[in-house]
Amino acid sequence: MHTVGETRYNHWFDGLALLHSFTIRDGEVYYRSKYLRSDTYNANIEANRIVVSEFGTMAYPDPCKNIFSKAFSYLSHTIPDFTDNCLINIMKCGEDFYATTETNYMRKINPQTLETLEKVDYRKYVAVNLATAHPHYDAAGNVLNMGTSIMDKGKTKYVIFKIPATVPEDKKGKNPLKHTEVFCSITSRSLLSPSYYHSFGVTENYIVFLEQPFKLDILKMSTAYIRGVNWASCLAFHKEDKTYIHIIDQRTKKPLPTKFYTDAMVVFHHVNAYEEDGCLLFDVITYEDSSLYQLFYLANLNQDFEENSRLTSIPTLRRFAVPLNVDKNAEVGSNLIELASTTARALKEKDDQVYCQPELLYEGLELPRINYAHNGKRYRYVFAAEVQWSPIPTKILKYDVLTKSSLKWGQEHCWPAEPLFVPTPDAKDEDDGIILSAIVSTDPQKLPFLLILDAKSFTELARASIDVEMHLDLHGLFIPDTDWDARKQAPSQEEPDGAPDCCEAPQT
Ligand SMILES: CC1=C(/C=C/C(C)=C/C=C/C(C)=C/C=O)C(C)(C)CCC1
Ligand SMILES: [Fe+2]
Repeated sequence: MHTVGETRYNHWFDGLALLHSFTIRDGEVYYRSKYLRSDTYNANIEANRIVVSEFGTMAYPDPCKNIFSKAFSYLSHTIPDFTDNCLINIMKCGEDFYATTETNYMRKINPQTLETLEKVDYRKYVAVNLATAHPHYDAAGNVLNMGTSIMDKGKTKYVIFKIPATVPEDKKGKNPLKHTEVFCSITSRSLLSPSYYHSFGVTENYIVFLEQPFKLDILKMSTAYIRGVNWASCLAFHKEDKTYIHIIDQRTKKPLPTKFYTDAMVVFHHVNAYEEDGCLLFDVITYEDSSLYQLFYLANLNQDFEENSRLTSIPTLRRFAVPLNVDKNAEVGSNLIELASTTARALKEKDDQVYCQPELLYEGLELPRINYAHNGKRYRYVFAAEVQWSPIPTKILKYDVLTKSSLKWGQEHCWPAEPLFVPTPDAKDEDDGIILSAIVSTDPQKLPFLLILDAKSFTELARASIDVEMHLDLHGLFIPDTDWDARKQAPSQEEPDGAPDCCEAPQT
């Protein structure tokens, strides 16, 4: 929802979160959508205008009150109270599901009814002011995530933390979040300008964190309110800086001592990472600048948006290779990577620094997904949305990192969303499964639909058209029946409160 009363958000990432779900049962597809009833949503609806600040919109809650009292409260809390408008992803934590964003708040949801439940403040469990919406899960379902702790006890740190999937027997019924443990912390290179990051990578034994020169300026943030500017203006890309590659050993819970770095770049999505012959390889979608966030200003997403919203750098899949044991005696200038599988290089420099040069794999893709059973391990397939110079995806892509070939699905007037890979039960091959993607149509005559592709051949298996106004979504989660304990989630007593907020009808 981008307008409330007479007020309008500036940026696409500001909109009030709309959850949607497709339930596939007995050969039929049921669709449901519902606004997340965040505190932000409720405050805005009650005031009939935007009263909570978002990424691209600064809001002034009390125009009648003395502006200085609010300004003072913002200044005395260097980090203001952020929004709980959780619009980015869905996370599974123990038996619970949460809508997530990148602030310190999450909202528990009932994934069956899409009702909004408790508001969770990460800060109650771990000292972070920001956290990613892209956690990792291990085979047991434990959550590994990271966040930034700003100027806590005089330090700004990146904190990696673990939330267990289950709690000890004697503590049954307790919230797994209460058992959150800090795994490792890395001190930010700069107290007042920590890096912005949207995701990170894991392998079987390591964690990959990119400290990129796309930074949050904390002083700018603490004065943004009185200066009348948004949070987005407090983020800046420093193209003259380096990108530091931190590799954390999961066994020692410590970063490797070698200083690995590469050129300035912006990464939102890590695709996958794995270990091979003493090296760590990681695949990420890189940009040469931060123009992506600039493009999503609603002023650009208008009639002429094909013209206005041209990316200045194309999202590119690149593979980096990091040597896990750096030979102290290796010659300065020598390449420490001797893998047949990649042309990525890691050049030894003086003072034991290592400069990493990536291999370019594919140009023009975003919203990557993999078969998650291969997360942290050797893998072959990236499923993604194809994007060229405009941030709007036009096709779904299957890219084979081994043969470097690709398969595509696209249709006129169709804008696909993130392609979710769902494995076939008892799958043998990595691509034994299906792809799910919610497709919106730019042709008013054509209904939006849930597309189901065979992940191997990339041919269409089925589609379920739905007669609703559907929106292009961001990230999602497939919840198999086995993960779904209906007894634990009480059925909703709530009445549907009308279109477009909630609708449910069998659609085939
Ligand atoms: C509100 C707020 C933030 C919100 C960021 C958001 C909402 C980012 C969305 C990113 C997406 C959707 C990326 C897709 O690739 C920050 C900058 C963390 C910090 C300041 C307060
Ligand atoms: Fe994302």
